[in-house]
Amino acid sequence: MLGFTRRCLLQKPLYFRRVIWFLEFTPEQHPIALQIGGNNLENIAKATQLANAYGYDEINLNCGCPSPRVVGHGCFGVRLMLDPKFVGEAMSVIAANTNVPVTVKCRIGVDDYDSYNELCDFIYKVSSTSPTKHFIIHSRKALLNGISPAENRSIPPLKYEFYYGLVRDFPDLTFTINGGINSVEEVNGALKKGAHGVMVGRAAYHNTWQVLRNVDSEVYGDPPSDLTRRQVLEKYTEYADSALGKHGNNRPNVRDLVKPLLNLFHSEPRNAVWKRNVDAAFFHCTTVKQVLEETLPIIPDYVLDSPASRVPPSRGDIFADVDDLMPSPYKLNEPELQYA
Ligand SMILES: Cc1cc2nc3c(=O)[nH]c(=O)nc-3n(C[C@H](O)[C@H](O)[C@H](O)COP(=O)(O)O)c2cc1C
Repeated sequence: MLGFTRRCLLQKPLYFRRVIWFLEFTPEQHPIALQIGGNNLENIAKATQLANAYGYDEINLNCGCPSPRVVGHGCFGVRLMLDPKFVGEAMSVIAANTNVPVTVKCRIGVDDYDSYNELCDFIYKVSSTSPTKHFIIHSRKALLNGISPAENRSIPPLKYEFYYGLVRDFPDLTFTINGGINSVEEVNGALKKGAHGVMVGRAAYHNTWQVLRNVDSEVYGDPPSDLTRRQVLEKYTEYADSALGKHGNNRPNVRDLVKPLLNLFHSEPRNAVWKRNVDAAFFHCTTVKQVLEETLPIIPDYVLDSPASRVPPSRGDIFADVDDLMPSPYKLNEPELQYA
């Protein structure tokens, strides 16, 4: 998963203290990538230098965010896809200031710049003018005007065939597929079809147990685990309470550390009441252990103690149409690169 910064918070010394806690992470979180957003090479360089002290495994540039708060501030987020020359420069600056791999996260297009060839031009230009060899592709385009960021994650259709076209047409590069992949079964489906890597976003957050429970065994080939949610929470509590306040400025606090748990009982009985109780517990509990001791009794034992989870009906093969829809192979015509 990616660690997201909120842009380059480096213009004013005032921000410095916030950045410190924001960039910290515990060793258990490796491998961890830091994402930078920005449109100013000097600040991008400073952000990268600042990140060096923290030991991230990868630095990523955000070329996919459609939020008006981001794209509204000039060429930033997904707007950068319209300026591959700048992205190449930015990636070179990042690479010059770090020793870890540098990657780009982007969409498959923006507004009317949405043909497969234009996507390939972007990838070609960035990869040939910078050390970028790995792209994470959110396989839908972004619409810059008129729809919200949330709608921009659902209204533009997913075009997985563009992703697989890139895998075919840029054999020297690495591509991670992203967008609408909701289960371990679908992760394995993407890999089987030739994806180099898979990023799961919302599903892992909203349906944590169902999606993540079997990742180690079903994706990475570890022996099957019969861990229950109670056992996971016991281990997590140890970790979380030892991490409390470690990064200065009282962060992470109890709320920061409990937040990733809030969807652990998604669609289980008493889930909504549990979440309300947790919210109330934040006001007086000073440890994660206290929050859980106080609130977990409402969750039925069979939910806490069963290793299994109800598996939702399969959506079928979400990549079934890819072969039929594959775009024509990219033909590089450098003098005619459409947005140089
Ligand atoms: C609340 C929220 C915040 C997000 N913030 C970022 C971000 O800062 N940078 C980024 O590259 N993508 C961000 N994304 C997009 C996700 O990384 C991902 O590309 C998108 O949700 C599609 O994948 P999914 O269908 O698996 O969720 C965000 C998504 C959500 C729901």
